[in-house]
Amino acid sequence: MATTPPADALAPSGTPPAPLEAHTPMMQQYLRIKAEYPHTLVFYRMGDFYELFYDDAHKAARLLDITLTTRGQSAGAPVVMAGVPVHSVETYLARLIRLGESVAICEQVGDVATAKGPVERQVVRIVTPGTLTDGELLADKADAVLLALHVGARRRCGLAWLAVTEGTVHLAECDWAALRGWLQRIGPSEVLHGGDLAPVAEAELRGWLEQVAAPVRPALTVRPAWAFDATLGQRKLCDQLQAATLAGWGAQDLPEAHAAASALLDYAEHTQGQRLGHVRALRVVRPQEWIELPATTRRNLELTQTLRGEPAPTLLSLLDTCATGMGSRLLRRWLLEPPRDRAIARERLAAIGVLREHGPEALRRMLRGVSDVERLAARIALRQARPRELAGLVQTLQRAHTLAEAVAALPPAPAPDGLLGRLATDLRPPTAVAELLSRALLPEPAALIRDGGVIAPGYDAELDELRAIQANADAFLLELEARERARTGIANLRVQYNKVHGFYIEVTQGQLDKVPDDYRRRQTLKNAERFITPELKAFEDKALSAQERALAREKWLYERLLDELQPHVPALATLAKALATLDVLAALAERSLTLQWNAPTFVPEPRIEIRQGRHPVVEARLQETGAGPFIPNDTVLDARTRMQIITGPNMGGKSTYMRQVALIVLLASIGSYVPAQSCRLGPIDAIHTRIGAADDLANAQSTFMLEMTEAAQILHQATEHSLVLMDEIGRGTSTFDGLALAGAIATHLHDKVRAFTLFATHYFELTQFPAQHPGAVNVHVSAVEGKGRYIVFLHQIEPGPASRSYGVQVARLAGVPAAVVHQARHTLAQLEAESLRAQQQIDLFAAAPEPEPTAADKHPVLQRLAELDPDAMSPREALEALYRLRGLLGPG
Ligand SMILES: Nc1ncnc2c1ncn2[C@@H]1O[C@H](COP(=O)(O)OP(=O)(O)OP(=O)(O)O)[C@@H](O)[C@H]1O
Repeated sequence: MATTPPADALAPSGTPPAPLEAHTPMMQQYLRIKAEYPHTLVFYRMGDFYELFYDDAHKAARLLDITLTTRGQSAGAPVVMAGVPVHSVETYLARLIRLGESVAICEQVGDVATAKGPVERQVVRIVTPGTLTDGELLADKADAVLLALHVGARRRCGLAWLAVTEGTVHLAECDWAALRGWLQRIGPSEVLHGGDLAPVAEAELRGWLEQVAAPVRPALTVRPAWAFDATLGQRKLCDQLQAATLAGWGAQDLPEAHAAASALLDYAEHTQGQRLGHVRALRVVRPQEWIELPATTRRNLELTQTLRGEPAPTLLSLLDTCATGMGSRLLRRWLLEPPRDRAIARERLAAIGVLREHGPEALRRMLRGVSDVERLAARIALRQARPRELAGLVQTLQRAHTLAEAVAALPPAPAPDGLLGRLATDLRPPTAVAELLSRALLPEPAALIRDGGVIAPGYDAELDELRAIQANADAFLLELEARERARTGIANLRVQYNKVHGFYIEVTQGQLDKVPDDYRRRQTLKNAERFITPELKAFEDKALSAQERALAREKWLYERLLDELQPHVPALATLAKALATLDVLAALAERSLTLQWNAPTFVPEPRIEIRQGRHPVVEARLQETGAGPFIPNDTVLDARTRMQIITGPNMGGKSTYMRQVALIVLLASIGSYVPAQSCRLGPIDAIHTRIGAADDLANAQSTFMLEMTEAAQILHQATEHSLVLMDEIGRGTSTFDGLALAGAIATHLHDKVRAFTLFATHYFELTQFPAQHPGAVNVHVSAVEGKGRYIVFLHQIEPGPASRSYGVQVARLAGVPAAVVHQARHTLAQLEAESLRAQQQIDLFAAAPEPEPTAADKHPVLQRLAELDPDAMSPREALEALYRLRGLLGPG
């Protein structure tokens, strides 16, 4: 039973400072409910409005620009309120959610007729940014993801996340330092953390979340520390999966993630007001499964957002011609999570090959208009599915059946265990569902069940009977009218109905003397009187009660229908996944045909070999603007040649070239065709980029500091299977500093990391690098000085270093005044002459002398100590190590 909160607990919501009993019964009820949701806006249902009171009203008036009013008095003060109409509540909710607010929806659940005092009300649902399920509130092409974060011992982070509309819980663990990358990758709409998170950590988390590219600005929600409980989390996950252990998912040894999962599931259930029956899948996300795409890479390659934060033009916007929202969401996931396992890419490529052969358009036409089964499955599980959504599902299920046939019929017949074969099986819809729905629902049901007009005739005998009474009413009334006219001799007597007075017989003034005795007066008008007879009264009772009972019956039947659909939710989820996958494959097939892309091949040895590669987005832009053709370029990197030093004029196409290599590698890895004549690709574990110099003002880092931080991350993380793009490193500091750093970084990448590296630079001195480093070669983007000393960019990558830098020419192109260009030319000539004279032979890339020995080098005990990793030791191992160290010092 709910306990009454003390009066002072109610004061913060802006109520007059008075004991609860001083309020009106209605406000007492409201305040009791509000006390349970102090940080959430409470939408309190009153008739056709949701009302907000006191502080909530002030806040909503400010955020939604709605009118603040007062009505009546409670506890001796006017009640401050603001309201939104029920029929347009979704719009207001969407705006609040975008602002990161949460809303508790409080409905009337008691019976108006029998209630003494205010009708009983309850919070039936809490709408928060991370737990949205309503199609009207969610962007079509992106999911709202709820993420729970638990920070355990030694700042080990447990992550658990899910899209409530999807039904898969994801688990991962990482160190605090890696958390930022995970947040970027997951893109949550709402993050839950424990109340025990240190304020400094919370501030850092907040900063990271501001940089996350998510559909809405991520909200941070604090949950009590005890809600993050590893044992409980494990049990909850087992419950959800209906399994005795998590071993089958390889998820048993992730205590921090289990703790996060306990808070995640608890909060998701709390907001939905029920268990999540549809959440039946678990995925442990291990970074080694994916090609690592750090946040900088996603940003620099403009995968899903442009550098300015817009959704187009990006690689995703170019690729996404999916016919359904499910497809678009899956494509985004594929792009951001390229698998390292080439078997997955090969399988997708083979499927795209077949679709190309056959022409994907027929399938794509069928996919258009398919409803969002993924979200619908979740909404059925959460019992939130609306009648029209279910009616739409009937057609979609028929469509799925046709699609399954069409996929199975693709020549050559798909192998049952191949991707298309599996899709053909999974696309076969659960037949019982279509049969049940078409039997139960009208083809075009009313929008809301409370209005009736949802259940089909013939589905339920009782409902049919109740409806028949209503339908027969018209005939009965006509017959009654004729009968009464004949009986009374009043020719213009009419039997009518209105909402306020119900049924009546209307007789005009002049005819009143003919009214029989059994007529009872109901209402007097200016020119007429309205009467009721015992027969009409009896009919009225029956008809009105039939209408009410029919509505109640329909509501009940609809609830039963949702019950009957529950066992089919997993099958619908499987169907949704198959529809989404087919949609993405068909879209990629269409893109490859339209944009003239080719299939890549994979090889086991280290290799990135691209013939006639193009940058897909720049090429599309050039085509759109009619700015001339895109010039394709070759790239060959292999075990022997791992690095290209790229020089050439500004605007020559260096950045475009480097990015195109990264995009082609990424596209191939997700199993897409690529914008190149051919591509042979070896194993790749990460794509790192250090491009451009955007000031990170939010983190108060200077351009140069940011540049070096990113470079440092790459030097630490890249391996010989990584692709590294370095654009203009060292630019942010003085020439000598910058040149020295660029040289040292190139040396480290070449000698130690041995990553595939594309190194664009303005430092002409670096063109000497390949002479001393056999794994590096010079290439340059070509340009020529045309007529009138204007520069012409050829955008062709050619072997060897650039002969000159053309900076002055580019400045001229950019409209720098002629006098300035003239003076620059003059100074340049002088500088070049001087530099030739004074050229010192500094060896930029010679290995540095051995660094001074550090303390750790000097004494064996210190050396051993330096080798220990306390984080990786058990207490016992630590103690043993301590004894060993003590032993090294000898006795005494
Ligand atoms: N291969 C190409 N074919 C056709 N046009 C190209 C090609 N590469 C680049 N361009 C055009 O040249 C423009 C400049 O390219 P990009 O930014 O790559 O030059 P850059 O050498 O990196 O210049 P900066 O050093 O100033 O950054 C692009 O926006 C594009 O319009």
